[in-house]
Amino acid sequence: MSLPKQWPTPTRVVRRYTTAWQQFGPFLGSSKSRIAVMAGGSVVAGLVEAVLLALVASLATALSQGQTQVDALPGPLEFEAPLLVLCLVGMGVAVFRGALQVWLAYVPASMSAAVMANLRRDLFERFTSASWKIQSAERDGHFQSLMTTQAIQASAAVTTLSEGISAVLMFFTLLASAFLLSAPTALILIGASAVLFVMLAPLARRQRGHARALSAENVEYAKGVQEMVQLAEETQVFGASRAYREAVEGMIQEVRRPLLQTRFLNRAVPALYQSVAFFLLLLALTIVFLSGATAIGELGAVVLILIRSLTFGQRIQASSTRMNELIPYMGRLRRALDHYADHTRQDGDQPLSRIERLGMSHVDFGYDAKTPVLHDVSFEASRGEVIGIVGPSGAGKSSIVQLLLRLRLPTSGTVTVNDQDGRDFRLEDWRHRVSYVPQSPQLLWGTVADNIRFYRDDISDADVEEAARKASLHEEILSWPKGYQTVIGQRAAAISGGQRQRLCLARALAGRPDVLILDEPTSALDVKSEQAVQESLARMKGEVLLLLVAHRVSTLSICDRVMVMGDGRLQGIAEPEVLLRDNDFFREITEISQAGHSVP
Ligand SMILES: Nc1ncnc2c1ncn2[C@@H]1O[C@H](COP(=O)(O)OP(=O)(O)OP(=O)(O)O)[C@@H](O)[C@H]1O
Repeated sequence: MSLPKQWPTPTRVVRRYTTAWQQFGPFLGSSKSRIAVMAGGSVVAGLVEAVLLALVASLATALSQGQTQVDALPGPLEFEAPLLVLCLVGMGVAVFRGALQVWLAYVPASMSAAVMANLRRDLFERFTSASWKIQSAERDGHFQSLMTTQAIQASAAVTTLSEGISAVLMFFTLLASAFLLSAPTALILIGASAVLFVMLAPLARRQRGHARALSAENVEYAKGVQEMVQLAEETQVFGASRAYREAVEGMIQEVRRPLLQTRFLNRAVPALYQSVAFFLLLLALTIVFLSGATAIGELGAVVLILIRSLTFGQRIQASSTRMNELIPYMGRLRRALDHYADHTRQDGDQPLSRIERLGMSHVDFGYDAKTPVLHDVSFEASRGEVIGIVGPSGAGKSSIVQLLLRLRLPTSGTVTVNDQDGRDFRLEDWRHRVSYVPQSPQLLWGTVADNIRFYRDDISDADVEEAARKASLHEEILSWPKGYQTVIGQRAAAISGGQRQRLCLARALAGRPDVLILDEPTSALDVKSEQAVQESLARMKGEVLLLLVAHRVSTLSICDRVMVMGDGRLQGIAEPEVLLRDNDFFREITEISQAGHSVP
């Protein structure tokens, strides 16, 4: 007959700790050996504890009977010594115990801190090495939640696990000591502990369920909060509608329920444990008394050991409970780590020192297997050229840009560089040689110089300034309160849309790329700034390969050739004059533009 699922048989308890251990293993690194040392320390601490308790019991018995010679340590280890000597020995053992306990408290704390640091480093590295497909599919707030709340919980699990192991070892050491003193009492102790574990098992199971729900809801909540921050402007403008408030209230409630249940059980289980433990202790004493083990010294030592053992039993119970609460967080982290690791960016091994030609050869592409987005796209452009990319909304212009940036890979065909498959080259070199200005550039919270340099330490102050000049921003920066040291940010201390776009153009130019890709570079600019940027871009003609995704025909004025995209296919690539004659879409947008409208 098999036991119900919720019953904590020793095998199940061991399995739970083994699962926890497997989840941690990869994060622990060098801490593993410290756990082994800590386990040894716990056994010593258990022995010290038993000796101390037996000494206290012997001394108390001797004092109550007015003896100056004491029968120290009852049972087979009994020996006789003067009372004062034993008091001094007892004090020495107490000091040693204190030092051991402090050390036993320090080891898990330091392991937990190390695990948190390792975990965050690992998460960050795996996330940043994951493909853009995976990164861009991540919902706002999810990764933030992994790096903050979830990592804190997982590192707390290390402390809990260490405390659990320590408590188990001390419990069994005390149990062994109790065996030495009185075998029947030790058996009663084992029986009482087993009863306690079994009685509280269903509660522990419930706790695990609530903890899993809490972990999941916390992630959802973090994602929701992130979205709220991003939508703050829209909420101000549109007003926070009733439905919006209800959605937020719903999110708060979803976390409140499992939090209440988890917190309640966290407090209720230890309290229940204590009451049941006292009941069982009194029952055990009654049995000891009835069994005739009435030698006062022996009984005193056994009672003390019983009480102390049950304290450790309670610690085992508490750490097991807490472990139930924390395991879901570790599972989630493990899955996220594996997910990022399974989708690492593909990298080449050849160095790429200069790009002379860039293009595509029979490229098909789709964001998922079912929906093709690009069909058989082929073209080639050379360094020094300016190529415009136009086409109606959804035609595939940005998809082409993502492939050229190697953020995504073609389903079939190749992105070619210097007539070779682009995948052969090292991504790091690619990132240096190909630069990009997105349509909605993002700013760091930092100085103007930091924003242009963008973590590339090899870019000097002179390069930063030169890039700002090329982007027609230098004079404006000098007029700001602290020039290049002025602090700017995405929202607070924000700069205008046009300044932001030119700052990001400077960021792209600062690395001296061979290829510069711009997604509608002048969309946020006033007429004067647009002209300044156009002039900057025109000056680059002949130096770099410029690829401009353009919604405005005016942007195309500096282009040598223009690619017209339609429905995921390349409709034509030629000089503007030729397209004006041969391509309906290009002719149409030029006519609309000449009539004073922008490109659809
Ligand atoms: N991340 C994505 N996941 C799934 N489909 C996408 C994704 N991004 C774009 N698409 C789809 O791919 C097709 C081409 O989109 P793309 O953004 O390349 O067009 P576009 O020409 O740049 O459009 P626009 O001028 O509006 O920016 C569209 O049908 C679009 O819905």
